[in-house]
Amino acid sequence: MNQWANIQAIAFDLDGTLIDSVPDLAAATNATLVECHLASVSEDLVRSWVGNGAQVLMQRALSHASSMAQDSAELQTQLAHIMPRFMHHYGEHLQQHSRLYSDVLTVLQKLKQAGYKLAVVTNKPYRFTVPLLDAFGLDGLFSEVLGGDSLVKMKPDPMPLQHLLQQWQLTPQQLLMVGDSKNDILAAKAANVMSIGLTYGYNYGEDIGLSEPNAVCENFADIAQYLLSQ
Ligand SMILES: O=C(O)COP(=O)(O)O
Ligand SMILES: [Mg+2]
Repeated sequence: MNQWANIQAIAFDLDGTLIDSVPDLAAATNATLVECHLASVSEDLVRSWVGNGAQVLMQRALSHASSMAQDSAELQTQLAHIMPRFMHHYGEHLQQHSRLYSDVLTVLQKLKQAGYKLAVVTNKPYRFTVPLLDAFGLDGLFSEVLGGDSLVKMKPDPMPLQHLLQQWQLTPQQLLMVGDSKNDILAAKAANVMSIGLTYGYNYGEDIGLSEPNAVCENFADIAQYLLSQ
């Protein structure tokens, strides 16, 4: 039996899946580093640090720029000090250089029209997620939005997906996770739900196929072949 036919709800990752947000994340990272009298870093380097939320992004940036070990007490102290600055800078320029990937809006509209329940499950802090969805005209499409700080645990933990299953009274076979990172695929596998991996986003420079999602797509529009009758 075609397992795609069971799907009733879809959880979408945000950064690297719906929105290319690295340019603004890099700008906020660099504004914070420069304030600390540290050297700024390239956008490519920031892209390789995105995936585990804002705090881990800045932890990686600070460790790189200062040569302090990521888990050292000294780094943790400085991190606590600079996180509010990063949150400030990013909040000021959430979508100055960020953009929606091709076909995201139209495909999401078609999926919603076809009757799927849609959610965003991101590791980005919730306070940035909702304004970003608003700014790109995606706000009305999702019945649930979970940020990295909405629950006790974030992806790759299955908690956000299990929360959706409970909230929507669905079985794991009825939910699909779509994302660009191994954190999305690991969370899906841990929750026993199907997943699609996208190749164009951020995955620490690794091939998303290595995480073995149920399907790999090169463009967002390619997910439609599994979900919409053509
Ligand atoms: O903010 C991050 O580090 C990653 O966010 P994502 O889960 O939407 O990819
Ligand atoms: Mg992502």
